[in-house]
Amino acid sequence: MMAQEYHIVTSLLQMVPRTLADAFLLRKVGIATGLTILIGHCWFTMWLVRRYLGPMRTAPIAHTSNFWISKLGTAPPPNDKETKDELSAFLIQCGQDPSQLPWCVCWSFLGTPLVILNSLQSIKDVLIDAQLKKSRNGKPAAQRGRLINKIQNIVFGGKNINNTVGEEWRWRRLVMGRPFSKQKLTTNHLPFAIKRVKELTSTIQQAADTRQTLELDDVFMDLTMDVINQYLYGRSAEHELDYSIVGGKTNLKHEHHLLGLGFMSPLIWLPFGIGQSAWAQQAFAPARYRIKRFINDSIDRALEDAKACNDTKFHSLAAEVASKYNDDRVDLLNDFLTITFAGHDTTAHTLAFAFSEIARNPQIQEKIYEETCAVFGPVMDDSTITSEKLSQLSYIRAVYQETMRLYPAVVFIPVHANDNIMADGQIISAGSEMWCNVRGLQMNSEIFPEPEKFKPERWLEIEVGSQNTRLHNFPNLSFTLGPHSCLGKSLALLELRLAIAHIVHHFTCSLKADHIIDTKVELTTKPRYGVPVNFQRRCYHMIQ
Ligand code: HEM
Repeated sequence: MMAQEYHIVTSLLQMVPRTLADAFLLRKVGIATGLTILIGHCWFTMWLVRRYLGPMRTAPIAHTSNFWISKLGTAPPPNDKETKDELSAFLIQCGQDPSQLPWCVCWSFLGTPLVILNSLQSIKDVLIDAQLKKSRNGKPAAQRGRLINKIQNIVFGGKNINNTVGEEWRWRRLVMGRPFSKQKLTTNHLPFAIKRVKELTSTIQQAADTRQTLELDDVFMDLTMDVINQYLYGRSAEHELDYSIVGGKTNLKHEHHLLGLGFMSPLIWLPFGIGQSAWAQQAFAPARYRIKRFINDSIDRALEDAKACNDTKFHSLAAEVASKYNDDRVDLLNDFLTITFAGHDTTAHTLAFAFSEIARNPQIQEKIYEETCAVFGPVMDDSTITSEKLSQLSYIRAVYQETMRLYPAVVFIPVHANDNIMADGQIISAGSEMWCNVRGLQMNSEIFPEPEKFKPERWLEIEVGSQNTRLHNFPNLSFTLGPHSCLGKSLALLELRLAIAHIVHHFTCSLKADHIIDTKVELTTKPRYGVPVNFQRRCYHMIQ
């Protein structure tokens, strides 16, 4: 540290106690004022020590004029007047700038430094090594972001698989991990997923015949909500679950949207428990109440179904796991709420973004069509769709991987340092909040030349000599790495493969003329102006 900085810090540290002591002696301030000043001073001292004397004092500063990021160290809340995705712009700027490597810092006023991890090595060190390593107090050296955990607790109304750590998380993950494995999903769920995607194809056929433009983000939200509900409860249709509790079937996604806005509400940040009061939660608590009532009722139905069948077949996730929760309904409800919340809009937005690119690129549509014909034959019916065949769709895999690179559903992964952490050769102090900069790294032109262009070829293997290899060995960060990686990855991939293959096999499509595709981050990345698409039937194809 430079001598001048050191001098300023030490003089500031000494100045307040002296002034305060003088003020006390002269009886100029009362006890309450004195204590407030003292607490403020302790906090400020800690901030100064971390900033100018700690191991991160020389780290590059992350520059942004955005008040929420730079001063409060948090993502900006949604703002309908905003016309630009400021959070993504900030992350991309950090991820592209070599002077911000391997990570940079926002010294927010809240007292906790916000570290933006911009290198793949630093992200791996934190997400994999530090989340697995135990710190001195027995906790993992790094764990899911503290702030997001607190907020999740308030919004979801309790602990769940997404906001617990250590043993409280481990048993949930063990219980849920198996039914969400690729193998179990294929046997338990593939037939329903195929049936539901076929229904969607019929909706598209109607729109194509009547020359109606479809808003795909909306259409895919209905698809993913049905798919997840069917897996959780063994039922999803209107007459099989009591959707009237949430104001009708299509309103369920709206209720989830209202609940999601809770994450962005400044009121829940208020201290002294005010943030947890009914008043602070008034905007989203009614939605949470209705969704939980719906889940509770649906679990009852699922358990009744399984009991009536009296066999050991898989009937629903609810029936499969309820006993493992020791019949604790509160825990089960919270986990089902989280799974539905985490699983439906991420997948729906990814599908919508994939189609925004497919619709703009007729060559990509042709390549997908050729691949589906080669794998399934010219007529794609239920009997031809198997898990093995879906895994052979390497071009479709490249399309969704490129979609998740350019439009990651989760733009950064929030992690908290419980201990000092070595990330890419440099120390991050205990107590820091970290953002693994998925968005910035995936737009880095050193790794992905012409990063703003949609090029599925980046993810295809090419022949070099006698071996097949890829141009880069960048992992798929979209589902995150390490022990807390996405529980629903296999389900999401199943939906992505099926929907892209089935729709493009039967239709050609084009984006509505002059429509702009842009991103907006409201917890997850969504298409700011939607994805309106026109479909035309391919010749010879009628839906089977
Ligand atoms: C394209 C679709 C999806 C994407 C991009 C995605 C992405 C992610 C990411 C980035 C995380 C880590 C979040 C964090 O640590 O802050 C995560 C966690 C999680 N996801 Fe997904 N997800 C998707 C679909 C799903 C689906 C379909 C489900 C459930 C059916 C699901 C359930 C979960 C759960 C429960 C966690 C917490 C895991 C844990 O902490 O053990 N996700 N997902």
